[in-house]
Amino acid sequence: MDSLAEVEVERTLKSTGQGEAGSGSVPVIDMNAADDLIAEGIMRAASEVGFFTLVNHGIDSAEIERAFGASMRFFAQPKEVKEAQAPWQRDKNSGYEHFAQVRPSTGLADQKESLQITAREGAMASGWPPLDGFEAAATALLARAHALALRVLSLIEPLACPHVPAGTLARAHTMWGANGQCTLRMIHYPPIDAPESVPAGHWRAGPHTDWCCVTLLFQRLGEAGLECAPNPRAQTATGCAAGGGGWLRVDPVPGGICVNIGDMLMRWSNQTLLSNLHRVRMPTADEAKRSRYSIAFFAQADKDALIQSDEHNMTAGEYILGRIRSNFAQ
Ligand SMILES: O=C(O)CCC(=O)C(=O)O
Ligand SMILES: [Fe+2]
Repeated sequence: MDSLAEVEVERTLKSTGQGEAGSGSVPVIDMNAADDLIAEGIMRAASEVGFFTLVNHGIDSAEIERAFGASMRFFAQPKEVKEAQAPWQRDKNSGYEHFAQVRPSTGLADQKESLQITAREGAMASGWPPLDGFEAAATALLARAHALALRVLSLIEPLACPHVPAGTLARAHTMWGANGQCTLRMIHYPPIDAPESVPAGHWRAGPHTDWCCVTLLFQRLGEAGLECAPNPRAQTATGCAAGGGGWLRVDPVPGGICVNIGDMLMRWSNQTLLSNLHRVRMPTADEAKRSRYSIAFFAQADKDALIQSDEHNMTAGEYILGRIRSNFAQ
């Protein structure tokens, strides 16, 4: 497996991924509705847009704010301190990275710093920032995000993956075990002093798809910038404007959590669900004066979980290795 098709999609974006976003928004799903209605709404959004926003999801806003507070305190420290507190460990997929994540779509590093927390046994042994309440806030949000991701996966499993036994997707995502691959990534997009001096082609996050099954993205009101790609499958009948041909804004919604489908679940669902390209645009002159913070929870199946699809079966561990190799192949 030298190169995966998913990576080729990102590479070809160099020339096509630069369009402006329109004014539409992604579907909002109310988790207070009956389960069959929620499942139907998620299925439609996940197969046509690949992105949706959950409201009434049950995660306390204070818990989310606590994690953002921890993230802000961590990133406010000097770079050397952050590197010393949480050194990047490639083998563990954990730690601090500063303007280091190069996207195949751009060949350039994202304009961000991030702290990756991997929920696998031993992955954080040397990497928790020693800040008051940091670990507690991060692990609490991890646990809540994991539970919500499992609920989403379980609701859509019979519709999206009718070929797997009930409960397969939930069982495939364990936390803190030897094979766990779920991660929480705290992200900081720093202010930019002279936005006009940043060469063209740079993004806060270059166009990409996520590798996992589902991503839960926590955003803060007033800190926009996330956009998802125009989608050939979208119908205007869904009430979202993704059919209009332009990139779609995925702005923060009060009390909402953004969810998107990743590549693993697209495979697992035999391409029924769409892992859509997305990016974080560079800030406007006014936005550039301020930081943007986000926290992503990537529900990524365990290394030994078998992703069964018509194309071919592989474990999630093999899949991730394939993505890493493909990503770095020139
Ligand atoms: O920060 C964001 O809004 C999106 C980040 C993202 O897409 C990612 O880290 O995969
Ligand atoms: Fe992403």
